[in-house]
Amino acid sequence: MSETAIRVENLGKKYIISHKQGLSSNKSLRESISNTVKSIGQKFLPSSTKEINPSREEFWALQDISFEIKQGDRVGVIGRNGAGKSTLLKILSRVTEPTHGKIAIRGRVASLLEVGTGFHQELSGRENIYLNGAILGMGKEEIKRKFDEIIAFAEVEKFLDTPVKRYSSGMYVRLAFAVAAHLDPEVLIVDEVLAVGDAQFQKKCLGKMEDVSTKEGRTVIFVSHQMSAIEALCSRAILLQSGKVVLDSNPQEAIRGYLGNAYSLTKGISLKERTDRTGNGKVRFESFRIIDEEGTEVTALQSGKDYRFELGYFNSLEKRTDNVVVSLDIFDERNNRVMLFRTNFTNDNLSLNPGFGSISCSINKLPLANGEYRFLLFMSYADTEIFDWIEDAASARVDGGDFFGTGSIGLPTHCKLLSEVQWSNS
Ligand SMILES: Nc1ncnc2c1ncn2[C@@H]1O[C@H](COP(=O)(O)OP(=O)(O)OP(=O)(O)O)[C@@H](O)[C@H]1O
Repeated sequence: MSETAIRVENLGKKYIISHKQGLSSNKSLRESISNTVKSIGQKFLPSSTKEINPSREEFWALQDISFEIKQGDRVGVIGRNGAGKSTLLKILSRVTEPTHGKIAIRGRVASLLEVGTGFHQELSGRENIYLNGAILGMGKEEIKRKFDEIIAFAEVEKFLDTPVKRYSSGMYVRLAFAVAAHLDPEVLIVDEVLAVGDAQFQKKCLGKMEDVSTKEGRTVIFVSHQMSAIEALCSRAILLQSGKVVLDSNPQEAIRGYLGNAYSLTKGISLKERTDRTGNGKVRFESFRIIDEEGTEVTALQSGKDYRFELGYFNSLEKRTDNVVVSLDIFDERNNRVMLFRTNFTNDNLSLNPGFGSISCSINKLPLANGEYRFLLFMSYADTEIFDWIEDAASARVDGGDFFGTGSIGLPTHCKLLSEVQWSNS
């Protein structure tokens, strides 16, 4: 049986937020911004939830966290923004102290936390490699032996003698990852930062983390919002929610839990009961479900996977109704209609039996980029009589798929539709 590498017992981390502070030197900009947002939020809370001393507020970023990690495990830590993932990694990396609880770690820990931590800005890439090796307790000869591997992996040969403050964020992360992964730590901790690198480098890092664990028996802890990376790399995943562990299981189950509440019928009521709809109601939508490749109803979607949208209906006409046009429209966060499926585009108009039934709309390789989407359902007789029309029938999040098979999520802030093309030059 493999040995315990990390034991965490009843860990808690409390932050004290003082509301009238400026940007203090020992705080990151991100932390300061998040505190400001929190303090603004507090102003709108009922007075009973406010602290007696308004300039000082306690906030538990982590509470009652206990788990054990075996040597060689690859553990993903997932959760929404602010769930406490980075705080947990910082405590495990001894960058910050827990408020209470215990942690025991067997062996050396190398971590790659937020960009900007771990390296000395004024020193060159070369000097930082030696400095980090020394911090990990390695001798000069040992570091020398690893040196070539590190620079080859990071692909920064030309900039070895340049201070790292001049590096682009991509170069910085490449070097920081290479240093952390090659200096033979017993525990390798990697926070999100891979998102900065390009898809090819991300893939290389995932491969390296897998090797470090499977070939060298080292323990890897990895935070990512990219569910495909968690699924590909990890043997186990911990789902954090508001500073607490809500699931600690295999990656698939934890991902399902994470994506779990991301899809809902808008307004929280079934379609059957919705009154904000248009049409004569002779045929009405009664339900909406999304079914995945395995036939399971899912609550969120991943780019690149196959899905079936299942629209339950009730046909109050007493006879079979031919020439029914059905459409399913998908809107993004900015209310742009990004996709529109309609039966008469493809001469697929339907014939619906009287009574209850269901209509399926299947799509292979979902081409939507990460984001929140809303669905509109429409049904008419030919183009003449609207049966039913519900805007905002449901909403769903697309998160963590791998449409291109490269790990790249595209640029969801710029473009919502993913498409494969063939590139060449002559
Ligand atoms: N130094 C700090 N002072 C006060 N609050 C903090 C500090 N650092 C983090 N927090 C708060 O603790 C909570 C957890 O933050 P943390 O960065 O660990 O979350 P996360 O899950 O890593 O989020 P993200 O996915 O956005 O990186 C957040 O509400 C954050 O604002």
